[in-house]
Amino acid sequence: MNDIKVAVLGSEGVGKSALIVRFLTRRFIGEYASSSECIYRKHMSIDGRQLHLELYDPCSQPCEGKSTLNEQIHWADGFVVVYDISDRSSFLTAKAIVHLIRELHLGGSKSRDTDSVIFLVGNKQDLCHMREVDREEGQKLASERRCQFYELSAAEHYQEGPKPLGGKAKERRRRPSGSKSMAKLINNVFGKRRKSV
Ligand SMILES: Nc1nc2c(ncn2[C@@H]2O[C@H](COP(=O)(O)OP(=O)(O)OP(=O)(O)O)[C@@H](O)[C@H]2O)c(=O)[nH]1
Repeated sequence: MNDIKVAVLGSEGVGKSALIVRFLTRRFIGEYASSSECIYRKHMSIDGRQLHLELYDPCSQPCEGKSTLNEQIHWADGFVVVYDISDRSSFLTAKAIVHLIRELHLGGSKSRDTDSVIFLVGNKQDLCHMREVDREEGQKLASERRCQFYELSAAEHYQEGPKPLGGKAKERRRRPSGSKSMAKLINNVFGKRRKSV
């Protein structure tokens, strides 16, 4: 069975927990209280392959024994870096995180022959009337840093499906099979409209 470790990173309140909970429960839960960092585990079968997914949701609040961002980045095989399209500062944080991931995973102890998979996610697309980050900016960052890019909404009623952007260069590159599964897995997670309740 393939083990896949995914860290969901980003500023406080961008919707990391909402996205994870939606994936795990297929529901949007508006006020999901998390006061400590968590690892969620899930077994999945994709195209007949069994995957053991570990999803890491850091707590944005300082708490005892909290791991550092560097430790979180070293732990993970892949990343979902989330910002809120209605909050520019969260985009700047996402940018810094993506830069750091690329830096640490190139020069770090993990020997890698290819890039780690990073999904850059502009969440809260339902708040586009309050948009502070253009879709093009997200797309540009994604293409500069070799990420897959999505704008989406963890909130329930938003109807437009996410559009993968800037993925052409990525499609040409080869990834190790675990990362490939993860990409597929996360596509499965974030790439489909989910029914709300
Ligand atoms: N409108 C809208 N609100 C959202 C969306 N996703 C999350 N929220 C709301 O944003 C707030 C923060 O969501 P969380 O999932 O707790 O965000 P987080 O990034 O996990 O926050 P921390 O755990 O504090 O880092 C909550 O009130 C959610 O209901 C979305 O797609 N659209």
